[in-house]
Amino acid sequence: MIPLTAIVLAGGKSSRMGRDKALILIEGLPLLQLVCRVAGSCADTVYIVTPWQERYEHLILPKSQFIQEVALSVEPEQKLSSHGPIVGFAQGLAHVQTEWVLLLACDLPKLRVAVLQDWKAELDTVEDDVIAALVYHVKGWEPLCGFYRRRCLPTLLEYINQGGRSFQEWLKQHPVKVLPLADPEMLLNCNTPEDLPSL
Ligand SMILES: Nc1nc2c(ncn2[C@@H]2O[C@H](COP(=O)(O)OP(=O)(O)OP(=O)(O)O)[C@@H](O)[C@H]2O)c(=O)[nH]1
Ligand SMILES: [Mg+2]
Repeated sequence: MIPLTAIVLAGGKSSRMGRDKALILIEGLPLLQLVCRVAGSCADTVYIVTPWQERYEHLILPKSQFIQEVALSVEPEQKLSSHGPIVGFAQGLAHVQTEWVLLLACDLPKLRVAVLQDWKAELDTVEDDVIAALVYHVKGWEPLCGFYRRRCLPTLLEYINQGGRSFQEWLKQHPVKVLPLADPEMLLNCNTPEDLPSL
């Protein structure tokens, strides 16, 4: 198996949920802990990118390291928590040493290790010019549960420095491999209190 790093994003505002999604209990486990456990079954190292690591230091997070997210020079300090997942990803990616990285949101309670392992097994056959391998659906790419090549960092930074904040818009500019997904439930992400009872 190829060496892999995972990045878990835990710097969102959870404004629709009304409380920090990373700490919501799913079958007794804080969601961030659950996602990092899945990430750790596929990757050798897990980076948790967040501006508020003190909230999560008490969790059991094997193989994991925090990456302290910082404000961009173009943004005032108070905008730190709203600069969005693409900026958090870029700050995490700057630390990655492996060719491929698995990017995960922290609000994915239905992740399946077997599916991620199947996807991982395909990575060594991905064409050289491809920058990411992701699930595609009618609304576009699923950017927060899939794989990126480390060498996409320069184009990602260029896009961000020009003011871009949309994964969809950035991904449109590059070749991306489509990953198969038989059961879309795995990508269920919990955004509102109404998403919780179904879990
Ligand atoms: N590190 C980091 N992660 C982020 C940032 N914005 C969103 N995320 C993460 O990206 C993932 C998807 O985010 P959303 O589902 O939109 O969650 P959110 O932004 O916390 O929630 P809303 O405020 O309700 O939109 C979650 O894992 C968030 O924690 C950010 O600025 N930095
Ligand atoms: Mg979400």
